[in-house]
Amino acid sequence: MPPRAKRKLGYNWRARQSLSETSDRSSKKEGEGEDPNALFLPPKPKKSLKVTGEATSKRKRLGCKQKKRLLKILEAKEKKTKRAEVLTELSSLSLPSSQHSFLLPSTSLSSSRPQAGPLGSMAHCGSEGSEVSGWRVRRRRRKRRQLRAEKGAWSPHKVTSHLEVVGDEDEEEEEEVQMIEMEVEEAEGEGPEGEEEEVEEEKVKEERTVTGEEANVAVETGVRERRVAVFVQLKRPGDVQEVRAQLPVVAEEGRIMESVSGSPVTVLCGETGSGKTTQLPQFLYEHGYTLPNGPCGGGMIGVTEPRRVAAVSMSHRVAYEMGLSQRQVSYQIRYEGNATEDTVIKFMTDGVLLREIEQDLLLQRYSVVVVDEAHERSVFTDILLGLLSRIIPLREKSGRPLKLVVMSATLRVEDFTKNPLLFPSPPPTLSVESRQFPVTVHFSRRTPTSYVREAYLKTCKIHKRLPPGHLLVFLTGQREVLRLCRALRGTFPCTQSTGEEREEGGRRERRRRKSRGDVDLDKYPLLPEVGRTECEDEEGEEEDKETDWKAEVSAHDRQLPMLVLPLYSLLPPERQAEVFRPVPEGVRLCVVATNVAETSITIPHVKYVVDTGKVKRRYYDKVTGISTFRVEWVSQASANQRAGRAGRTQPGHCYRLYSSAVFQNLLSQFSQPEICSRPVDDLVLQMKALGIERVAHFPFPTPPSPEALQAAEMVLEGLGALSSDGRLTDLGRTMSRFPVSPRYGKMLAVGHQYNCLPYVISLVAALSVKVSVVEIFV
Ligand SMILES: Nc1ncnc2c1ncn2[C@@H]1O[C@H](COP(=O)(O)OP(=O)(O)OP(=O)(O)O)[C@@H](O)[C@H]1O
Repeated sequence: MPPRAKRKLGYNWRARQSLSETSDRSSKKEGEGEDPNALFLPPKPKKSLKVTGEATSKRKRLGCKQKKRLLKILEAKEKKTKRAEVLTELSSLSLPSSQHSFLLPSTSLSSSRPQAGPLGSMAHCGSEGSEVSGWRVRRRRRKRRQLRAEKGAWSPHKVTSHLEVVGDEDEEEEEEVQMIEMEVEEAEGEGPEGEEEEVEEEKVKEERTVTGEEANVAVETGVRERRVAVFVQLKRPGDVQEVRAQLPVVAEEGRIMESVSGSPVTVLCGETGSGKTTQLPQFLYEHGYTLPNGPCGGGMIGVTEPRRVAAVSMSHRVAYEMGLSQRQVSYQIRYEGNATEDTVIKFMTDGVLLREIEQDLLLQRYSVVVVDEAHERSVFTDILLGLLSRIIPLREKSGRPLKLVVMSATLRVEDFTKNPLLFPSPPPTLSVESRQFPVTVHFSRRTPTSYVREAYLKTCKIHKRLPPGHLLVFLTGQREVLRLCRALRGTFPCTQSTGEEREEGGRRERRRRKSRGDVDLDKYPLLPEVGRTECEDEEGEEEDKETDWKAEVSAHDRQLPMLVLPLYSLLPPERQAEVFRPVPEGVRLCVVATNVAETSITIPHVKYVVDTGKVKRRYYDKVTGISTFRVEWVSQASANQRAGRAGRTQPGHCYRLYSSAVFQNLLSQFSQPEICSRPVDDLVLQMKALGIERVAHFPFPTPPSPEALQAAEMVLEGLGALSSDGRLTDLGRTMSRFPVSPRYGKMLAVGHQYNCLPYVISLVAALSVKVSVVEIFV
């Protein structure tokens, strides 16, 4: 064919030609003039498409659109009949009006009931832990998913567009009808026995999620097993219900518990007074974290506080709020505690938990550890967080996970959240911004040098002029506290009876004095009258005597009853507890405290706070190795914490005895972590005893300087606690068991060797406490 003619034949003429040839060949009978080199054999027609020649010629094929329309009509018809059937069935199953009261609006769920976590839906338990409801909701959701999965296998929507699936109302409707239909069928057939079966089935699934390898497989394949969340009912006192309902944290319960359930570590930031310390342990308890069939397989909820007074007072408050006994909500501080085998929530100081880690490395007795007031950055809190960051993955592997909640009153949590050494994947951070009651802050026009005197004058003024409400004054140390207490009592002698408790306290004290033996301590003044000013001069910031302080107080003012109580860390616990007891009607309570009252605690009815803005801090001289105490400005964060003590049970006022310029310019935003300003030899010894060989590699939230670590290792080597290659010696192990500094630890160990232990104990006791004589009768 000439090339021109070829072009005229049109596009792909060769292919079309061969097709016609092929069809010619196929029309020939078998064996009749077959081309042995046939390039193409027509495929055998599919079975499903095989139709008789007659039928094809008679039936008219439907178009695509017509088919669709026909299908729709059929579906609609089917739906209609189903709907009618279901409605009749449902009307026979409708809830009797007597049970309507059990229904709750969904809006009330966030505050009164826990919400479903991301890993599953919710079931409610009585206090015994038996599951009674929630099955219907779960079943319904599961069936919805089943239905979707089944449809997903064939649905053309799935291939074409996701939006189509989401937006198809008919589809949804149909699902709903089918679900209802299935439920009705099951309700007819199963009854309550069927419910139990469902719950059992889910329990098995729940167990499967936590068993080692399978859990890993589930994570790897992206399959998330469903868990039953458990809810334990509490009988709270009526007044507590009211207070709770107003706490900002309670409104966030669902969000907080979702995060705890979905992540091994959660950081919770909440303003002071938002309800973190009192409410979080309750949320965890209500969500079954202490139950063997709970999310972590049972165990205690441990809450650590940096201060003993906070641990004790919070355990009392939380027990009261939950309507449980002190056997169940207990505390443990150094040398003292009321924990029992029934304890489910334990408040303790962070040092106590560190000691427990020495005995039980994986903290098997706990299901959740809550580290409260992490912003204070006490050295024990930091070490604890470092250790917990290593314990959590080990517990995860063991099949009984441990949850950690880090609570902070400030938003400065980057040291925890953005520290890949500590937590390789950043933990979720939740913040509760609001507080319950407003606090008005008043700054002084000028900043006085004699802040104790100024605190005295301000307290007198408030007591004379301002409406009822208790007072809390912040000073730096025990001696200052006692001094101001004396001055205030001299000015406002509390003539009224201060309650049976105080009388009982006095009786107890007298009995105790009697039982001490023949020596009448009353004959010996506790502080020599002459030497008193000398002692006070040691504090370095006050030179005038309290008798020189002149407050303008009339004879009438002196009649105003005021009960003045001290609060500092060395005060015996029963004396500390006095500040939380109710005072008689018409008496104003004035608590003079050190910074132990700065965080966590709530002294009921405190309306006024007087803040001197000062704190006593320990300073460590890296060159000489000597620690000294200095009175300094607090940080802005601490000042805000102090102010927060006024707005706990009512709106309050905070009087700062310094100007706003001082606040802005001289106060640092946050306090320095304690680990950066103290010797770390005792810490290094404890860590070596825990088996941490390379302390420099430990995941500290803020690591101490390499020089401080080096100096500590040198001291320990010199004491014989470490060998030259940095390993713990037998002597070092013995020393680490004593809760005193390594030097005193060695004294005790050697004293035992040389048979003079009783003398050495007296010496160490006298050297290791800051104040060896406690002034009781203030
Ligand atoms: N002993 C108590 N008596 C009366 N009310 C209390 C007591 N303890 C706590 N509350 C109430 O519970 C509220 C929340 O206290 P909680 O200690 O849980 O707050 P928080 O957020 O932990 O504050 P902070 O960061 O200061 O510790 C208080 O504001 C107060 O209304």
